Amino acid sequence: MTTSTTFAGRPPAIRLSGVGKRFGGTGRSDGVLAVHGLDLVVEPGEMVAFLGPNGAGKTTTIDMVLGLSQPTSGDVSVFGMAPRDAVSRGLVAAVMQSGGLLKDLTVRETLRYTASLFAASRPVDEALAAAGIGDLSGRKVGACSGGEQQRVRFAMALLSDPQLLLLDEPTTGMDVEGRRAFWATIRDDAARGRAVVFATHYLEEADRYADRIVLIAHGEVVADGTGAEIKALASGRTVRAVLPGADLAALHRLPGVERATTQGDMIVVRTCDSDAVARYLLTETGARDLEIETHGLEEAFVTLTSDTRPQATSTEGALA
Ligand SMILES: Nc1ncnc2c1ncn2[C@@H]1O[C@H](COP(=O)(O)OP(=O)(O)OP(=O)(O)O)[C@@H](O)[C@H]1O
Repeated sequence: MTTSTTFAGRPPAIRLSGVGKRFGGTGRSDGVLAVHGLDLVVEPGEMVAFLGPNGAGKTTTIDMVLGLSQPTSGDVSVFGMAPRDAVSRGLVAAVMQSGGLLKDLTVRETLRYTASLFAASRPVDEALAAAGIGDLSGRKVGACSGGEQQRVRFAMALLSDPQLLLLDEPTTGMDVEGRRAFWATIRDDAARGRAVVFATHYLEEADRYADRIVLIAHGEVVADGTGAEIKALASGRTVRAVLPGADLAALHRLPGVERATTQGDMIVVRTCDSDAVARYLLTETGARDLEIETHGLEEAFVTLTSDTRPQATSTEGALA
């Protein structure tokens, strides 16, 4: 088990080293490789978004950090210990997408019951207030809306005053005001030293609230950096032009070119220096019908998480 310390003498909140998870795979099929070769360190006080499309491996990773499932390869440690030890010490809590609620209990009864499971717990009223549902305490959980039930799960997670909070699609079902209040509470907690990791599909939510975005696709980290760094990836452009028999090697040698491919007589060049590509095409080749397309955040997400994505990127070398 990894016990190294990297942050003010404390072990990281999460350390994943070469983590892989395969479901099934005995007998005739290989099963599903949900996560592979995942390396990740989350420090205390960091607020990190796991961003990725459906099936990327976000929930699988969170489950392993919670000790709910075991990696098939590699090592997971939480505050320098096995995940289950960290959970049983009340260091970790989670808000998952569904389940975990008994519909016939009131919100307060739910919180009281959960609190009784911990050796030490925050006062129920404090957790209810922090989750913004103090006025719902007498309501049956089954009568709460989807967004309100998410806040009940959030209040439950706050009871043990965890040092690491894992949130899987936490704002599903919440309205705009609910989301804003929820994230304001979470940010306050992170500022006081709690590590927060949340899984989301929403680039905007990750960008607005996380200090760092870990972009996951096909069970791998494809980019890891601040929102600004991820956005810088989105600032590239695609240049298209008709150029039969194009010299792709020459295009690849131009400054800023990340990828150059052909589609029939058309060349498609992804670049962060579209001027250089346009200049080359118009002055040194017979290219025609040139078009330059600017990428948005969504484009970067789609590009980085698609099957034909470029090489994995990391903050080392500023997402080079
Ligand atoms: N118990 C399981 N048995 C078999 N395959 C599984 C199991 N759990 C997850 N998978 C598969 O592993 C892959 C990763 O799933 P995971 O739920 O971690 O993705 P996710 O990023 O959380 O997706 P979503 O955003 O849809 O919640 C998917 O292909 C999924 O079908």
